[in-house]
Order: sequence, then structure tokens, then C-alpha cells
Amino acid sequence: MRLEEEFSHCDNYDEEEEPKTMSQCSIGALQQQQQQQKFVVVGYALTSKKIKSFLQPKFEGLARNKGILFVAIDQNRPLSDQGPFDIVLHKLTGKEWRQILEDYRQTHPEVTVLDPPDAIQHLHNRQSMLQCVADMNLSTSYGRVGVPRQLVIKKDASSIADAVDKAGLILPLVAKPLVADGSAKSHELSLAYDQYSLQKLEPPLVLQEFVNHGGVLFKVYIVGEAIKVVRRFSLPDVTKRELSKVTGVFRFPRVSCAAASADDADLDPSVAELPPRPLLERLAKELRWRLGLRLFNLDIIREHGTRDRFYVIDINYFPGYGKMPGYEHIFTDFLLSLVQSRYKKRSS
Ligand SMILES: Nc1ncnc2c1ncn2[C@@H]1O[C@H](COP(=O)(O)OP(=O)(O)OP(=O)(O)O)[C@@H](O)[C@H]1O
Ligand SMILES: O=P(O)(O)O[C@H]1[C@H](O)[C@@H](O)[C@H](OP(=O)(O)O)[C@@H](OP(=O)(O)O)[C@H]1O
Ligand SMILES: [Mg+2]
Ligand SMILES: [Mg+2]
Repeated sequence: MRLEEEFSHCDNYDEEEEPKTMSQCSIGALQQQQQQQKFVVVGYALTSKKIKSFLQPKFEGLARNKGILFVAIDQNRPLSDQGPFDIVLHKLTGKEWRQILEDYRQTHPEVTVLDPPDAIQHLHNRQSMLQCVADMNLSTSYGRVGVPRQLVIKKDASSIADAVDKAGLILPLVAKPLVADGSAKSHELSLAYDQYSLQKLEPPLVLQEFVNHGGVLFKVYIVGEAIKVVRRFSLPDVTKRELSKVTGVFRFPRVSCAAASADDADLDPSVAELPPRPLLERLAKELRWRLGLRLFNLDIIREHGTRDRFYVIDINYFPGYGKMPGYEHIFTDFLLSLVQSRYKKRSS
């Protein structure tokens, strides 16, 4: 759909208007064109679930008032025939789609594609996802940030116990599918309590040491330079006593989803205390740069019993921003800032 056709859905376009004369029409068209030119046009390619959670009416309304227009991308038509766009927002999977976006980035350097498909791919594998955090080795006066020790098992479940032993990983272990592509399967995680049961797991997977953290994690949303942190309930600590008694591998559900908000819960202050802001700002800035991404969130936990020992356990591309408090303003400001910085670059 051309942008002009898409505009027919806009509030300011009235189909019931009186017929106009030729000159009125062309003046009207010109004015409309001028109005259009002032809009920041954001093409989006998102699943219907994502459209519902992200493009909420209040957000679209605020964006429009600030001069931002969202236009659905038609995947069945060449991208170059659509728009013209200032920004392209996307969260779709598949090789074909990645190639379309890469080609479009080459032929339309003036358009900001959020974010580059190659950089997003980095987060689709739970090993490469956390590599940047490990490489960073962030240690400041506000605290240290690392990743839990982990091991990748590509195949052969019968060899897992040996591999775990060799690597010196300490039980319990969180077993996560290696691929993190947003599919339901990629969110099917288990907790393994004993060596013998490890053979029941299904590779390819990542085995990550379980870090006790008081049952609360921090979700850090990043939108360009903006950061927002929320608390979510998480898996409870595993005590030594429990570990000595329990055997087996237990599948666990989506424990830290939006419904598990712990922001208003009555928590032990040492568990609830948010990670220091300067530490998160350093982490976010470095990750933005190292990952080459502007839209992501990360799950970070504080080792129970410490004040300043943090672990990043997960990074998600274009997460559920619709559940981030104040996302409407944060996102619109971000989109406008992108266009302004492009404009500045061009005129300097
Ligand atoms: N190493 C760990 N130590 C302690 N708890 C962990 C660890 N890894 C994961 N968890 C728990 O398991 C949950 C799910 O893990 P993770 O965030 O890696 O999965 P996910 O399916 O990618 O989640 P999301 O829905 O955020 O994408 C976390 O929210 C946390 O409660
Ligand atoms: O599409 P994948 O990569 O699976 O990422 C999901 C995250 O893992 C979820 O945490 C998001 O849901 P919550 O915001 O309810 O946690 C979920 O948010 P959504 O349902 O608004 O899209 C997704 O961002
Ligand atoms: Mg997570
Ligand atoms: Mg995840």
C-alpha cells in the first residue's frame, strides 16, 4: 500500500467531504503533501500479537500528535515501492525477511532500520547473546556484572553429565534451548537438580548455573539512550538442603512475564533494591555499542547475599515495550531524536 492510500485511514481525511473543483483538489493535494512531509513516517513489520501489545491506541495517538505516523509494511510487495519511510521498525523472523531488509538498507541508506538484522541474529542464540556481557567484564565501584557460567551442548544427551563434570559446572543448572527466536519452544526451560537426570535433556541447549537471587529479577528496558527498570518475580532460591534431597529435571513455565510484576510487592529491601543506575547506564551504553542494537531488554539478577554482584541471564530484542511504564513518551521521543540526529548530520 502506498503511503497516500494508507493516509486514507487518518483522522484528518474525511471521505464524506463535498466534491471539490479541480483547483481546490490540487491545492488540497499540495497541502496534504506538505503536511505529509512534516510527518516522521515509521513503517512497521510486526506480528499481529506485537501490533496489539505495542501499537496501542494511546501510543499511536500521542505519536501522531508529535508528528509520527505508523504505516504497516505489506510483506507481499517490494519495500522500495512502499513509504517513503524515515524509520523501519521490525520483529519478524526468517532468512528471506532478513535478506529483504539487508537489501533495503543498502539501497536506502537514508532510512533508519531498527535494528540491523545481523545484529539481531546475535540475540537468537543464547551463547552469542551473552558473549558481549562476558567480554565486557564490567567492574565498577557500583558493582560487577557478569554472566553465569554456562556450557553449550549441541547434541548427544548421553554425554551431558561428562561435559558438565569436565567444565566444573555446579548444580542445579538451568537448561535453555540454544535458539532464542521468540518461538514457544525457545522459552521452554528446565531446572536440572542432579547429574544423572541430565541425560533426559534435549540438545541443542545451553546449560547455565542457577544463581540464587532472592526470587526477584530486574528487567532493564533499553530504548536508544533511555533506560527503564522494573522488578519481576523469578524462580525462588534453591537451598543446599533442597539440592541434596531433590533429583530430576523440571520444566518450569514463563516465571518472569509481565503478569509477574514485583514492583508493588512487599519484599526484603536487600533483594528489592534496584541495581545502581550508573552501573546500568554503563552496561546499557556498552551493550548498545557492542551489540549494535537500540531496542532490547535484559534480565539481570543480584546474587543473593551480595550487594553488588550482578549476572545478566537473558537479552531480548524488541521486547514487550507495551508493558513498560511510560513507553509511549519514551518511544516517541526516541523516534523523533533519530530523525533529528539524521537531519543534523545531513546539514553539518
Ligand atoms: N542462571 C539463572 N539463574 C537463576 N535463575 C534463572 C537463570 N536463568 C534463568 N532463570 C530464571 O528463568 C527465567 C527464564 O529464563 P530466561 O529469561 O533466560 O528465559 P526466556 O524464555 O528467554 O525469558 P524471556 O521471556 O524474558 O525472553 C528467568 O526469568 C529467571 O526467573
Ligand atoms: O518475542 P520474544 O523474543 O519471545 O520476546 C518476548 C519476551 O520474551 C517476553 O518477555 C515478552 O513478554 P512480557 O513483556 O510479558 O515479559 C514478549 O512481549 P510481547 O508479548 O509484548 O511481544 C516478547 O517480547
Ligand atoms: Mg528472560
Ligand atoms: Mg529471552
